[in-house]
Amino acid sequence: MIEGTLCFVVSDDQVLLIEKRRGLGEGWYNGPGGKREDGETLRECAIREVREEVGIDVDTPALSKAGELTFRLDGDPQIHCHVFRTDRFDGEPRPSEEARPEWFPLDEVPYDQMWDDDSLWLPGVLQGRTVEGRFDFEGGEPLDDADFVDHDLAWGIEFE
Ligand SMILES: COc1nc(N)nc2c1ncn2[C@H]1C[C@H](O)[C@@H](COP(=O)(O)OP(=O)(O)OP(=O)(O)O)O1
Repeated sequence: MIEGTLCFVVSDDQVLLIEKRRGLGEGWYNGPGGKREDGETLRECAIREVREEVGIDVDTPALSKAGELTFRLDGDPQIHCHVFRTDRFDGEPRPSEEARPEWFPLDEVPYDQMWDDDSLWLPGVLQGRTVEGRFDFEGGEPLDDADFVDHDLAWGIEFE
């Protein structure tokens, strides 16, 4: 199964999201993130993806694990996604070929323009909670055209 990361930067009661410009979830908002490369830790993956996509540095002690999410399509695990959160970063967000960064007030996150699962777990993560979740989609490839049908969530997970 593919391992991936998402990183949510929270600052001044706002969260930094990206509008995805290509690939999986194109046109939707998400946290910056992507697939882990060979030899990379998950933390290194999150730091690299944020740097590549929006040009800021989140390599600080404040970067912490907030979740583990498994996305399944027609019963088959597709992506195991490790969610990170931080309230510290260096630099100024800038757009890239893959992503357009945008700050949103925490009470105005555009869940209607995000993956269907996000409204179930992201509010808790933005409040500082930790989560483990499984999300089931059905309808065949691609994942972003499939229907979200079921989920299971557990809160208060202790990650190392
Ligand atoms: C199915 O529900 C999902 N919800 C959310 N919030 N995020 C998801 C979902 N499925 C996938 N993702 C995220 C998590 C992964 O980290 C990224 C993968 O995106 P992508 O395939 O674009 O990864 P990259 O490595 O950036 O791709 P390139 O090969 O184009 O660089 O999607």
